[in-house]
Amino acid sequence: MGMTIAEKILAAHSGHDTVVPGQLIECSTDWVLCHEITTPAALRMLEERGMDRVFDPSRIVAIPDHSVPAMNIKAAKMYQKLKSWVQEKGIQHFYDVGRGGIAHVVLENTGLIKPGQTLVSGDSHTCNAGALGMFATGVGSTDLAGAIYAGKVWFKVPETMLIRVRGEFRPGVSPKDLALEVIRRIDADGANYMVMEWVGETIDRMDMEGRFTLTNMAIEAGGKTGIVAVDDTTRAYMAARGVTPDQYTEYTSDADARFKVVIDIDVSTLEPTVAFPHIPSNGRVAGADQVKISHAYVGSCTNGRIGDLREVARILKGHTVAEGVQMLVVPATQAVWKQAAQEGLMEIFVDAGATVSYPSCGACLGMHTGVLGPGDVCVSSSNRNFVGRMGDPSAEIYLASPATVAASAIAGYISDPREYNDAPAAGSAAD
Ligand SMILES: CC(C)[C@H](C(=O)O)[C@@H](O)C(=O)O
Ligand code: SF4
Repeated sequence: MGMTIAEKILAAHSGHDTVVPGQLIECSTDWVLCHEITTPAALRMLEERGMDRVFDPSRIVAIPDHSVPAMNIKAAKMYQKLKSWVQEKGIQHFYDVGRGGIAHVVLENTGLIKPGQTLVSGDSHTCNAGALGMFATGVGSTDLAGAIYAGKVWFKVPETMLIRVRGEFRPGVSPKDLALEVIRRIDADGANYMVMEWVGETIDRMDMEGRFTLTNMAIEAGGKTGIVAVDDTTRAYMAARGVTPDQYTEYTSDADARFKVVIDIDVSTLEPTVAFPHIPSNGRVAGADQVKISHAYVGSCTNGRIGDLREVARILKGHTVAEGVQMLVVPATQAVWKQAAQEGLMEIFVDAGATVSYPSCGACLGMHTGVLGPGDVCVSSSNRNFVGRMGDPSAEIYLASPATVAASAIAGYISDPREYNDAPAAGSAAD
């Protein structure tokens, strides 16, 4: 019996020639990502047991992102805890506030994490990095503590779900719509503890940003992680970050690998999709129902990248955000912020009446920046629309692509972005 990409990576990291789903393994972690929300608890656990050490300071990446810049004293203390640990242990890769942004998006761009490697973090969207052909997953605080201490984690080898994607996206339809459609089809627990491996001609043609959006949302279907095999697009992406193929291992799933579930999807008939409250699997066609909004949010580790901001600017240019709607644009990282500024996108957002904020998770999980009040209705490019996610429990969140968020902000209600299909690229991309 052949193996899947994930099984091959896990075998290579646990000293086995082969592994099978269900097998318990002790897996070595190439990388541990630490942010200021879950790391302090793991560190306390280690300190209380006299196990206060790190397995390898060059293999830990620390990026504060959720409650930064701190909005209250508690947040300031969590940041301080992460930072003092970084200094004390000599953690080599620290992307401090002002030098980083949303951890998953910062990390994917560093050239540190590579195909064939393993990554864990105390954050559920760690699956994001699977687009690089690596095994990346979120773990709880105890496992995080173990990973920091020993560079090892216990896993039950997951089953793999194969998602075969064919067809060409129609203009105005994007990988986010595909992610929402697949989650709608299989349900919010449809990929429970499975690896979601994305293959097919559509994925082959997709850029890295689109692939990150897909793997990022694996957890919203209950997946252990998402993964995409390495191809020329991945190699070019790594090369642009100074990483050559001799520095990483490429794995592909064998022809006779065992997939627990196989899904086929043709995106050529896919429509802009919106996940209605309060679960990401509640997808419907954008604009089919009249939903008046009070807020529009573009950002997060799912859709706060430069390509997302370009798409939003393309639609917003020459328009204004509807009266009564607050639009918030949060570039995922400092680098995205700078790029957007250089391309003239910031001016387009401001002219349209949108607020642009510093890179952070704040708005995505209702911690700070644009917290929703009672009865507010937000269309969001993020990944979760649970009750109370962005603020008051009575607020509603509709998940959509950046294009749908932009079109909706202009209209004041959830709209189909395809009415802007003729709008040309904006900013310097238009030159
Ligand atoms: C705060 C953090 C632990 C959490 C996660 O694990 O996903 C957050 O990033 C989220 O998206 O809800
Ligand atoms: S951007 Fe949102 S989903 Fe992503 S890590 Fe931050 S809080 Fe979690």
